[in-house]
Formats: sequence, C-alpha cells, structure tokens
Amino acid sequence: MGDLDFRGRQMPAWFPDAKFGVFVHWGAYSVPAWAEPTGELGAVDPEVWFAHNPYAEWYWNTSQIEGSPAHEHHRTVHGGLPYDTFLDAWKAELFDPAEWIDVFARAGARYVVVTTKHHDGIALWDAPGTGTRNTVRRGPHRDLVADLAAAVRARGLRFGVYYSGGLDWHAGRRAVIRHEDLIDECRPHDAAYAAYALRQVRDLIDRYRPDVLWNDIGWPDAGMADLPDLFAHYYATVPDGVVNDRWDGAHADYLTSEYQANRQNETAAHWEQCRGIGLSFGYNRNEGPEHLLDPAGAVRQLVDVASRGGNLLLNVGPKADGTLPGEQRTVLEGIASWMAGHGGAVYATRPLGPGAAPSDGAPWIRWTRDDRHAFAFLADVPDSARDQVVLKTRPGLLDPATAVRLDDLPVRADAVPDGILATSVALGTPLPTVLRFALL
Ligand SMILES: C[C@@H]1N[C@H](CNC(=O)Cc2c[nH]c3ccccc23)[C@@H](O)[C@H](O)[C@@H]1O
Repeated sequence: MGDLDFRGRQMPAWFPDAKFGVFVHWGAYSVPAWAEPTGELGAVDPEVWFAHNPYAEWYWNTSQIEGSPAHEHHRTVHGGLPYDTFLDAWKAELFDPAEWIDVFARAGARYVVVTTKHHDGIALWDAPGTGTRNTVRRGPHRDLVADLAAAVRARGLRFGVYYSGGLDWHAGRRAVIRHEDLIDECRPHDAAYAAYALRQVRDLIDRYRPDVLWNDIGWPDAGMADLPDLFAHYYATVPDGVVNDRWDGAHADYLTSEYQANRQNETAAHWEQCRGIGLSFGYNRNEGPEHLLDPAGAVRQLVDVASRGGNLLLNVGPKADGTLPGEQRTVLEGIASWMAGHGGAVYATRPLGPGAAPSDGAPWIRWTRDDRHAFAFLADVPDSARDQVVLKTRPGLLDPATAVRLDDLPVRADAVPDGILATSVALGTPLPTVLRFALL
C-alpha cells in the first residue's frame, strides 16, 4: 500500500509548463470512420446528441439507435455486420509511429495521450481479460500502446494513456440513447467489471509507466474503493505522473473540459481542455474543411487556453491504415510553423493576470507572462486601425520602451492614457503576432 495522502500532492511543473498535448483516438471505429458532423459538444441539444453523434468513435452506439442515420448507414453499407468485424478489418498497414510523433513534436506538443481502451472495449495492447479482443491478437496484430509509448519517449515527449473506465459496451449494456443513460443505465457498475478494469489500468501502469492517467466517463460503483490504492500505486510507479478528473470524484490532479462542455472547470488552478481538430475524436470521413479548425484557429485556441492557465489537448483521429488524415496533418504543420517562432511566449508561461485586458473582438488580444516579460498576442486587427492597436494595460505593469516583436519585424509602442499604443505592420493576420515587453 503506497502513500495514500496524494490529495495534497504538488502538481509536477512539467504539466502546466507543457501547455500543449496531442490526443490520439484510434480504434476499430476508425474503419467505418462515419458520423454526422452535427456540431460541438455543449452546443448540440442533448436530445439530439446521441442519435446524431458527431463522435465517430461512438459508431457502435450510434449505429444501434433505430432511425438514426448511422443505423441506416451500418445496415446499407456494412450489411449490419457485428461491430467486431471492424477489428479484423483494421490492419494499420501503413502505421509508422515515429512519423506521427515527428509531426506532433514539430507542432510543439510536449505530451501525447493515446486511447488504450475506448468505450467499445477493444484494447490496443494485450490487456488482461480481453482474450483475443485486442490489437495484438487481431486486426493490426501489434501492441499499439507499446509502439506509441516508445516513439513518444524517443522524441523526449511525455506519454499518457486514455482508458474508458466508465463505459464499456462489450460489458453488455444497451446503447446510450440520452445523457442520463450515462449515469447508470448504460454503464457497467458490477464487481466483475470493476475488477476487470482495475486489473487493466494496473497493467497499463506497470508496463508503460504513463505520465498521464486519463480516465473517461467515471469508474464503476463497485470499484470506487479500489481507487485510493490504485492512485497510490500509480504515484509510487510514476512519481511525477498526473491524473485527470473523470473518476467520479475520487481524485484529480487537474480538471478537464471538452469542447464547450464543463467549461466551468477552466477556472481551476490546473486544467486541460480537450477537443478534436474537427468535431470528432475518431476519424470521421464525413468531416470537411468547414468542420475543422484551420491553423490560425488552432493556434488561437492554444493561446487562449494557455493565457488562462490551462493546457490544450488537441486530438488527431488517424485512419485505419495508420496514416494521419491530410487535412488534420495540415493543421498540425500550420501550428508547427507558428510555434517555431513563438513557442517561447507559450511554454512555461502563466496568465498575466489583472492589469492587462484580453479582447475577444477585433483586434483579438491575449496575454501571458514569464518571470521577466509580458507577451501580448494580437490578431485580426481591422484594416481601419492602420496596424495600430491599443493594449489596455494599467500604468506601471510593463515598459513600452522594451517592446519587441518575436518575428523581429519593427514595432513602436507608446504609453497612452489607457495603456499602450502599439504600431507595426501586418497586425491584421489571423495568426497571432506576439509582442514582448519587460515587466516593471
Ligand atoms: C475525449 C472524449 N470524451 C468523451 C466523454 N466525454 C465526457 O463525458 C465529457 C462530458 C462532460 N459533459 C458532458 C455532457 C454530455 C456528454 C459528454 C460530456 C467520450 O465519449 C469521447 O468519445 C472522447 O473519448
């Protein structure tokens, strides 16, 4: 029994310093790769959500809802075949983990969290109790968790595991039709499932020593008493590991939000927002450019989250063949080129706090700080402003005379009654321009 008073533990600095992680949702659901791009979680009527679920990784559930387009799709395109047919059809024949992680690392991700068992119950390693229902014995015939852990660590990034503790459709419950089903009706809460899930998470800890333990949906009622020991074992095995908040309240090193859901969690001392590059976590062949963040949108999402003290966990949904969808890769390459010149204003920074006002309008403005500088991020300055922006700051916060643009273009900054008037070229781009000031 390890040290049980982990509740007061100090947050390891690597996590808040990291700011940016890449989430990977890859599974049998990546074979059909089919969902309706309905909208963002939190912006879609919950009554509509489950039958028109934009999460392609929910294919098993959505395709069982009579009358749903996914049900029709599964009948007409896949002949209503059993879901596990997709596991055997999943070959990952072009999978090159080092190539993925090179793209993620260049984009500036400092950690990578991968699905090890999603709601469909199929494990991406030879998980105890899964028999042949895993990617070592069927489909890819590879330990994908081990392959990804090795590639992530070879690039010096931190490796995290996603585990669906609260939902396992193989544990024999009916499809989730409405949100309240997620509380009890459709979740396995029995002792047998609790022992099964506990054994698998312990196996993940012992074999892969993950830096992040990212559970989802919650934990079975019959297994709640197991969690203090599990967390103590985790921290004894990975002393600077971090645990998320989706364990039905048992413990959390940090809180999470997802698209527009659980945004109230973004006021915590430590938090992480997760979302896809598009509207889904699993690859959805029905998503077009209109459903995806563009590079500037992804960069501004990251800067907004970092400016408020959080991390962004941005998801990539690989194809069943193991390639990254081109349109998602393009967004990551766009983030990479911006982060190459501006990452220093994001990593290991903290919110600048009161005295410097962000702005959501035009111009779009966000602030971060390190121990000696304030960083102003400016985007979408309207033409009418002729490349001038008033940065509302309280007197004495920073020194206008020290203004520098991180891309080395010239900038003038003069103190004006309500802050600083910054004058420079090309401030109107959607990708943020970054000005650095010495803090007084
Ligand atoms: C990272 C994503 N997590 C999803 C589960 N999300 C949640 O339970 C988050 C959540 C918070 N409030 C909600 C209200 C309705 C539905 C989900 C949520 C999963 O269902 C997705 O498939 C994916 O793995």
